[in-house]
Amino acid sequence: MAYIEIEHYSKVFGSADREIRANDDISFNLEKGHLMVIVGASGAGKSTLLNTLGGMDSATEGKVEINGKNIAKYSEKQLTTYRRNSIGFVFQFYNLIPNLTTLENVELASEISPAALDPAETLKQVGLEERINNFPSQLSGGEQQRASIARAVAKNPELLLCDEPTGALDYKTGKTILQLLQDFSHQDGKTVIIVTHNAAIKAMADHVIEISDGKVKEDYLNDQPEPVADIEW
Ligand SMILES: Nc1ncnc2c1ncn2[C@@H]1O[C@H](COP(=O)(O)OP(=O)(O)OP(=O)(O)O)[C@@H](O)[C@H]1O
Repeated sequence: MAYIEIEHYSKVFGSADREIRANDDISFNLEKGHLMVIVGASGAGKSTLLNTLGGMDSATEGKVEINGKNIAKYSEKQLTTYRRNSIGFVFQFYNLIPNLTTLENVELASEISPAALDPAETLKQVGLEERINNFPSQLSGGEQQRASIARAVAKNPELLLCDEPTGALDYKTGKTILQLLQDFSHQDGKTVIIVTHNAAIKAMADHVIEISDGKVKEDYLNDQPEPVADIEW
């Protein structure tokens, strides 16, 4: 059994006379510990797919099985517990709380998770040990994204979901963030999904999905994912 098994999943917004099929009959599997990159143009349905996997949205049709449980059938209450215990989310614009320090931002997230890691230790792991008492506005964009990765990782989630995590960063800083995410998967054995419009980063993944118009157009495995440092775009 794969860690994620999605079969004939669709997400429809709007009403019958004006419906948008943001995700349309999607099926794929993802193995535990694999790093998946999902690529597609703007409006292809990437964020919708990530939001469904993260329990922030619910499926309209089909099966979305995570670790043997079909979250498409979950109640709001079950989805809240799932989000809290199983998911780490990294967003394009970091979403740190401005009046809390870096350490407090991470502590806040780790407090809601039963299996949390030590917040200060996790910040050290992402190279921010010198910045734990700074507020987000005192950090660079790359440092803020490191803090937001530490916040997601400190929950010790089974699944780390990243929506355009380098979208607001310059090329070099973006690469260090992608390397951190690749290490988290390949060294710590975590399952990671990165959504992006940047097709060049497909090379860093174990598993690639390309979506267009809400449908899966390509689904393949990379036998030898490339280290991020070796990828240019
Ligand atoms: N809550 C919503 N209500 C109505 N339509 C929505 C909603 N969320 C997404 N959509 C529509 O679903 C389609 C897919 O959107 P989605 O945000 O998933 O695409 P995307 O690939 O992530 O795009 P981008 O790269 O621009 O973020 C779009 O047509 C979008 O307008």
